[in-house]
Amino acid sequence: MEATATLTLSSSPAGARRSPARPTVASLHLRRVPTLSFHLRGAQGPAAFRALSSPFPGCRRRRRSGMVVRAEMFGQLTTGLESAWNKLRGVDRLTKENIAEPMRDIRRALLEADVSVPVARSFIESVTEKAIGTDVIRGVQPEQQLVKVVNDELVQLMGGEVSDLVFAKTGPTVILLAGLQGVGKTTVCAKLAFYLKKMGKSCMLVAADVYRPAAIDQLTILGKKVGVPVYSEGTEAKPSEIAKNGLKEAKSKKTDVVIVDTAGRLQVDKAMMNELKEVKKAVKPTEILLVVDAMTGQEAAALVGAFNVEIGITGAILTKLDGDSRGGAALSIKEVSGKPIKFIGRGERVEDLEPFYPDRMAQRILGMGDVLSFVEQAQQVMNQEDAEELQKKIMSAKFNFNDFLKQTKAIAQMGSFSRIIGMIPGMNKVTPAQIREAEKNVKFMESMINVMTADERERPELLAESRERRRRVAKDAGKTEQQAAMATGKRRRKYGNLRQRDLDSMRGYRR
Ligand SMILES: Nc1nc2c(ncn2[C@@H]2O[C@H](COP(=O)(O)OP(=O)(O)OP(=O)(O)O)[C@@H](O)[C@H]2O)c(=O)[nH]1
Repeated sequence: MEATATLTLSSSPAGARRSPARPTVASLHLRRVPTLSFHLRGAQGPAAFRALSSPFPGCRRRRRSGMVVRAEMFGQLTTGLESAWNKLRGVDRLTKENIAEPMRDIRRALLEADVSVPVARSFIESVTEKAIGTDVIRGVQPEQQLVKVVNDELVQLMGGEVSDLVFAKTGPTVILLAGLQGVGKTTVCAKLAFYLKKMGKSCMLVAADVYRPAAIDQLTILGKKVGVPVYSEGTEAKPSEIAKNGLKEAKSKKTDVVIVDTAGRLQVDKAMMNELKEVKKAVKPTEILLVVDAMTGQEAAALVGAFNVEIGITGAILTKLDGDSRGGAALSIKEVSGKPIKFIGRGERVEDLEPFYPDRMAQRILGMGDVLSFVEQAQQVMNQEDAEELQKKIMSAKFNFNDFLKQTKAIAQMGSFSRIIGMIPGMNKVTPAQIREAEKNVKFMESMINVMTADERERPELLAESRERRRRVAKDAGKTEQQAAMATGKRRRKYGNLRQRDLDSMRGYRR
């Protein structure tokens, strides 16, 4: 198992008087605690904390020292909001006076998440007004009341309702994708086609990005991957002509949806806008979606507004929400541009696109997980019968290594561990190190199962009972005999508390 470093730093009293403090390394511990924590001492602790935490989005101070790096999307925002609720502990009703400080925390959290100042200001005004006007409800704590008001306002801020794709009443629906360079347009073409195919629609991709030759190849490869045809005329033709001819072909083939990939530029320029206007005129799209990168925060929101004024768009697709995005884009786009976010991209795989649900996003921002998305995604990768059979096996202690592999494959299809964990309520505080450790444990188990015989996979007790078998499995998987013994449940007691705990976490696949 991976050991994680805990770096303990302290600033000397002399250094503390000189600002900014330069904390000195006091000690370096290797511990099995899967968080990265810096212990800061001295008067300049907070300043040192800010300096140290700046490269880590999602860090928070814990008690008077230390910080925890959170794994969940928008972790920093969630942490900032939590500190606001905490300030209301012990009050019996929400008043203008006692919510002033929590409101400052919320405002700060929003600004740190890269929400624009006017959006943050109007959000705070609205929350304050509603929170003070809220009647005391018996059995509901004032801080819970504030969470409810913030939740409702976040949902409103992000557009309230889910904004579905609109389909043409007759003929193919044309979806025109636009956006700056590298935001993920070409990838979104394939993701959208994959999503629409699952809805039973036939699709065609049109390669109208003629400036980056690799874009056509990229689209062709992605088209093959998702099993949809790609229309292209190389790099010499005009984008509007390519789009028009592509649409003609789609009509002749009775294709339901045509997705047009266009070129990206480094910044908004006249030539780019004119070209898009020409493509728009040539194919009269039902949807014009601007693809924006979530990492660019409030800039993304401003971009959606600018494209809407110039071209007239129908919505946005927010990509790279799996990265270090702080939330500013998701929170600001609707408010700034008046246009809804229709989809979000949370990874590079074609499966990693989902409709944008403001209510689910608000829950995740508040650290409440997203059970609905979790269930929907689980349903896509596992059928009902499999799930029932698995449940029966677990109940009757007949869960074997094949079942374990089936489970891990299904989980892998749902996306990365951090993404899955973020959807589970209460798991928002799981740290990246803990996630890496879980992934490592799963890989470790898989490597051993892969070298087991069919019998051993079916009957885990064979390994628990035979040292010879464990030795062979360990050797073939490149592990030690002790590791094999641990994984198969043999000699649990020998390894003391830590390993006992590891084994308990593996209990699911032991008899
Ligand atoms: N992590 C992550 N990466 C993404 C996501 N969407 C796209 N990417 C990656 O971003 C990079 C750029 O994606 P492209 O689809 O080529 O971007 P583009 O907008 O078509 O680029 P241009 O054609 O140069 O304008 C690729 O490496 C993608 O794999 C996402 O949701 N999450």
